[in-house]
Amino acid sequence: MRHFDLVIIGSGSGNSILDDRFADWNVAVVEKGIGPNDAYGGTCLNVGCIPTKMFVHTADVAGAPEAGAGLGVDLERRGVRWPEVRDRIFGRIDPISEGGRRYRAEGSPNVTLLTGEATFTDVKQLTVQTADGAETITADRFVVAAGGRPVIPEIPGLDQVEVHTSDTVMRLDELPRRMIIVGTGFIGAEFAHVFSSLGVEVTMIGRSGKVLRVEDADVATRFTEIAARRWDLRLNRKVVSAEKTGDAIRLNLEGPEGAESVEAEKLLVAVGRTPNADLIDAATGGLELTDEGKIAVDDTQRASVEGVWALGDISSEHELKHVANHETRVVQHNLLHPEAPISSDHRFVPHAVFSGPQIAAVGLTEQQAQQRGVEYVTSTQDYAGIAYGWAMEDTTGFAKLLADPNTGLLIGAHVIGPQAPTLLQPIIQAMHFGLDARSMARGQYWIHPAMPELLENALLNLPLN
Ligand SMILES: Cc1cc2nc3c(=O)[nH]c(=O)nc-3n(C[C@H](O)[C@H](O)[C@H](O)COP(=O)(O)OP(=O)(O)OC[C@H]3O[C@@H](n4cnc5c(N)ncnc54)[C@H](O)[C@@H]3O)c2cc1C
Ligand SMILES: NC(=O)c1ccc[n+]([C@@H]2O[C@H](COP(=O)([O-])OP(=O)(O)OC[C@H]3O[C@@H](n4cnc5c(N)ncnc54)[C@H](O)[C@@H]3O)[C@@H](O)[C@H]2O)c1
Repeated sequence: MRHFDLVIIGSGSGNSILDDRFADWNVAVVEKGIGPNDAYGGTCLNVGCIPTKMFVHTADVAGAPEAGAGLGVDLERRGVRWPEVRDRIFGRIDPISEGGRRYRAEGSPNVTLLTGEATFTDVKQLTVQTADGAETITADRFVVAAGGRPVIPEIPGLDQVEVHTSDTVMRLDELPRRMIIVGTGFIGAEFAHVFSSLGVEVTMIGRSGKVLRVEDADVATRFTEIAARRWDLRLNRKVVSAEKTGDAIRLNLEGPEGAESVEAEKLLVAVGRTPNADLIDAATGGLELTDEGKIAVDDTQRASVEGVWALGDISSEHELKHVANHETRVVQHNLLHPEAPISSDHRFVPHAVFSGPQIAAVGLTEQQAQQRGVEYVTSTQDYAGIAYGWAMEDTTGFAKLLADPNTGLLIGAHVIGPQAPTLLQPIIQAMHFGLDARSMARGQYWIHPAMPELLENALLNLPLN
């Protein structure tokens, strides 16, 4: 039985743990392959953040005729060459993934790459189903970075129709005329924007009364209003069954007005992701799980077995790449300096939804502030009220800030509108470094007439004591 100093399960964020400081460690990396082509390098690179944002940018460009019309510029979208868009994007990503795999397999002398699904068969003992058969290995230390996978809900008939998830939908052979998207979270909102901008008729189905309902209620309400104008939006609906009808897929729904059905050539299911703790049989490895089925870790990312750490989607409540990256750096340090471990900082975790419009947020929503009994004041600034917003003729975007009325410290920020993720970054910085709203607003220049004036005004308008 081969024994290693360190075994890393998962080649997403886990792949970036190893650097020169591990050169004299005997390491194994285990990866089963992700997505339709069993790729190396995890979700973000192959089936997540990176390709989706490459499609989102393309979709934003495809939306220029609509944006231009409001400015008095007549543009024409003569067509979308989907195979070319798709192949451009994956023509860039697939070689990076393959290069990463080759580097681990052939270019890292102290690293053994084991390709296959890994399962704990005992505490600190792993069995990997490789193409050459099963191999059982042990190690002094394990890093579990095995991520998660899309959930497919239990709906009668769904197993009889072709179901796409975010893993497969970006590699469609051709654009369908119509697409049904089940789910109104991050993935639903981003792909609805992508496919509708590229000319697909999108029907979006949600269980609740709002799209992106975890956002601050003002933001979710505004986004839902816009979504209803862009897509055939069916909210407060339960999907009762699925069936095939000729070339199409029909979903039978139950809604406020009773039974109804929707049809499309393609179906995308985006109802959340589940951690891969079951795939690796974490319980047999002695690893405690949270109520959500994630691997339980302390603030230094240590799991319940000594010498085992976990990071990213398999253990974090935040399924975001910047969080997985942060936790990777913490685990990396703690592997190298076990005598002086550091903790992850999850105080101000931002997120963004790259849809149309874009959304970005950090800290508490107003509803969370109320539930927690936190004292707060708010200020909302429309894009329509700043000079660059006039330039864009924006009528729907805004920034909303929440601050402590006594200290002026920011406790939440929510932006919906053009470039929201970029605009939010200085607020994240202020929260991390304890900069109060007045100092932030008046202690620096704000470029005029640039979009960050949105934040300058929102900061100045906070009714602080
Ligand atoms: C469509 C989509 C868009 C996204 N967009 C964004 C975004 O814009 N911004 C953002 O911050 N986040 C985004 N995310 C989330 C982000 O991709 C994840 O949070 C991040 O990639 C998680 O990294 P990880 O290292 O924890 O897991 P992963 O990158 O998923 O790595 C886990 C690896 O472990 C492997 N594995 C699993 N089980 C086993 C096993 N038993 N044996 C061997 N190998 C195994 C998997 O094949 C995988 O390669 C997006 C996610 C999706 C799905
Ligand atoms: N821009 C980004 O950072 C980005 C982009 C995509 C994904 N992600 C990450 O990936 C995660 C997964 O994305 P997601 O959109 O699949 O999940 P999500 O949790 O964002 O949204 C899932 C939605 O599906 C609904 N739902 C759950 N079960 C359902 C059912 N049976 N029928 C109908 N609706 C149901 C939920 O109520 C929710 O609204 C996100 O939470 C996020 O952390 C991030």
